[in-house]
Amino acid sequence: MASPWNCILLDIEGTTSSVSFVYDVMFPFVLRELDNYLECAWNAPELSPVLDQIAQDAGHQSFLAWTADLTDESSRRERVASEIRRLMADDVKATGLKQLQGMIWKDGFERGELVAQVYQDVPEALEAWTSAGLRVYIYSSGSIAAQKLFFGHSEAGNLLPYFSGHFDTTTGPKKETQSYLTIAAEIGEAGEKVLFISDVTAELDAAREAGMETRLSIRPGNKPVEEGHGHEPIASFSQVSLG
Ligand SMILES: CSCCC(=O)C(=O)COP(=O)(O)O
Ligand SMILES: [Mg+2]
Repeated sequence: MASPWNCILLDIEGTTSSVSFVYDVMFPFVLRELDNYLECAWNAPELSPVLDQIAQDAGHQSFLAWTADLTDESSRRERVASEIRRLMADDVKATGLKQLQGMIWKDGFERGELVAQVYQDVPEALEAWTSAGLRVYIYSSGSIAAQKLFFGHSEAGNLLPYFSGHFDTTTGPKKETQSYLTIAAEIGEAGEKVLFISDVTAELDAAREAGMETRLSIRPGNKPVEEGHGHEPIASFSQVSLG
């Protein structure tokens, strides 16, 4: 029997990988490296648009406007660092924060200090789904650059060849229906031909509103969800039936 979907769209934290790996390994790495990274990369051209994005996320027009009251470079760096620490303490999924985190993780993944945790059923499912002709995409709050580092350096090896594309919050917030409509349009599929898997019911609600099929990812350490959400739960990708 043919699969009811042409594509599978995956969340990362709580879905392909544990919440604990993100909170206990990846986030502490950022907090440890933040000051040093900002000092070393301060004049790097790739940092400038990210600083503007962090300023815009905080309600300012640009990084220059946000720091116009500061006269020296180290005070400007400290303003960025304290904003990053504040956003991370509140677990805000802001685009600029996520872009900066990705830049800080780069070195950790490339020199092998960070190796992404993925559940055992994930590589097997990616192989089975793509062999059956399905296309698999990622939609995460983590930046696209961070997603590529993550799956390119996983404990199951380089999983990037399994993915047909990546989406992050530059497409839109994960709890808004429009984001899923945009993704469906970009991948050229009707909503009902896409299965979205996530651990967050508000994300699944938004995807369902856009016509997508949904599954609720239940993994060890995920936050408990309220009853009555109506999304079919799965504890492993092996429970996704292709028909
Ligand atoms: C490369 S993903 C890093 C994890 C992360 O920062 C994050 O916010 C994950 O959120 P998700 O949308 O995948 O639950
Ligand atoms: Mg998640």
